[in-house]
Amino acid sequence: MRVEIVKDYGKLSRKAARFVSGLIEMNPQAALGLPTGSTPLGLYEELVDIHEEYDLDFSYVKTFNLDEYIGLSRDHTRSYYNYLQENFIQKVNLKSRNTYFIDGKAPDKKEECNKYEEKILQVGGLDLVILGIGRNGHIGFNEPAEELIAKTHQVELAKETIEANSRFFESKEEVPQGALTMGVGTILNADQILLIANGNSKAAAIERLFSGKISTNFPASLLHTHPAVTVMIDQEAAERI
Ligand SMILES: N[C@@H]1[C@@H](O)[C@H](O)[C@@H](COP(=O)(O)O)O[C@@H]1O
Repeated sequence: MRVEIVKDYGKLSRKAARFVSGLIEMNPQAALGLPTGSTPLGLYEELVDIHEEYDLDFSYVKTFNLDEYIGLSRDHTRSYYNYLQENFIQKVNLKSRNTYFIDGKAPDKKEECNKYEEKILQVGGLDLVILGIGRNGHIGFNEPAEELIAKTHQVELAKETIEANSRFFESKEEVPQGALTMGVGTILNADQILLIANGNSKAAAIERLFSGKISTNFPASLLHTHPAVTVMIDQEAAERI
């Protein structure tokens, strides 16, 4: 696991964007796993800038959302489909046929999850998964548990995740209780992983990640088993390591 500590959120977003754009220049057909949340907003903005200023070409890039809330339709303002469309996909020249989403409203969730895994296999697997980290160590929506499920699956959200994500909704009651998420196995199958984190609210999680101990009760710790993980954090997130 390689760690890069930068001064602040702006630098983190720019450095992460250079990492991603470098990968796309080397492999214009790269398949990316993409996160949501506050952390990657700066990264998406920077990628849009690189696209506009330096013509970074996304027309052959494929994207896969890491996760989606159960029960939110695509046009719901808080769906991750909508998040990614608004913050990234519609602002660059990604082709809609190359952008893949898990449908949180699919009637048969198991079938939807299996289909998603198949699509990832069909494109030849993910070249890069970009991750944020939950304060409880979740990645995607893989919440701390005695056992984790390897492939894309349905999860119940942890109380602290509902709490943390309630800032995006009118009230805590409106936050969906469940989600569909790529599994840790799906994530670990990617060729490369880039985890980004900023701010002191993530310092404890980053401290635990760098303790080096691996536990399903702290899902991000499984990243230690992957040979090509880069962790980019700002000074505030790094203050306990
Ligand atoms: N499912 C997402 C994760 O993919 C994200 O990394 C995490 C942290 O979010 P934030 O960046 O807003 O702190 O929580 C969300 O619930």
